[in-house]
Amino acid sequence: MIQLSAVNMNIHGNHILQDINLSVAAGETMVIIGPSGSGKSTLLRLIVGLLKPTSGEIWVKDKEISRLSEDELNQLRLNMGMVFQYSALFDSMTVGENVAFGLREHTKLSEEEISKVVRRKLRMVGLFGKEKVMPNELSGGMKKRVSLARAIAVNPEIILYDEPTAGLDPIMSEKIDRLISSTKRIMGVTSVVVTHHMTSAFNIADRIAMIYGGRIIEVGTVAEIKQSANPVVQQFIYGLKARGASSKRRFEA
Ligand SMILES: Nc1ncnc2c1ncn2[C@@H]1O[C@H](COP(=O)(O)OP(=O)(O)OP(=O)(O)O)[C@@H](O)[C@H]1O
Repeated sequence: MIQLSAVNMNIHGNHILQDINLSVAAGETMVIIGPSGSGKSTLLRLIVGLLKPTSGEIWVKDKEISRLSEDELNQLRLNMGMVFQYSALFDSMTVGENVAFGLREHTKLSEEEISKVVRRKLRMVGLFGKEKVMPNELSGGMKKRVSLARAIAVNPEIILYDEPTAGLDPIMSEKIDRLISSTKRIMGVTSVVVTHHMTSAFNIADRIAMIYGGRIIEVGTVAEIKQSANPVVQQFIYGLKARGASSKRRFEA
């Protein structure tokens, strides 16, 4: 569904991403982990075509996206939902209008049909009946759920999540994790999730790719990543005291 081949990204002479090779199968949830500044968001922006790679190819479905015109990219983006780090809701619109936004922009559905979809998607994310509420009346976790409802409103085949649990308490984070998993199960979507939270990564991933210094240093299932022989991976997932038997494991915290 998504394939990056020998992708390099230089910005102002800095090698932000180097020789990235990664494929995400249809229906798979690929979680991208890595320290701050390692290039995770840049990778997501390349996949949606907001950035063009310096070299290499990025295939989404059957299209190499760096060669597409803006119109063709917009067409492809109809198949992609984005859940941004800070929810990115329109503050002057109600929850219902936010969720309906893509449907009004990109489909010819009647207002009645749009209302039905909005109601259904809000029910999916546990916010049934909240259409008339304004975003500033919602908690951070609720905003993320609205953002997810908006992303899935157009029935995308691919959903990209940038730090979906950032700033949330552990209980709300777990709710969001469950939603990401149920969205995958119910809609069969292909997901790419950037996260710092190892608990989330282990909860939702089919596979995890770790980026370090602009390179992918490990890709594998949750079990494979946990058992990685790479000390950088071990240190990242288990914290600084990775080697001690009594080490405090970040994902158990
Ligand atoms: N437009 C830009 N111009 C210059 N440098 C950039 C630009 N975008 C990203 N970078 C640099 O690229 C590197 C990777 O940034 P990116 O945002 O992809 O990292 P990240 O892993 O998502 O970080 P975080 O976890 O903190 O969000 C950083 O060093 C950043 O400063």
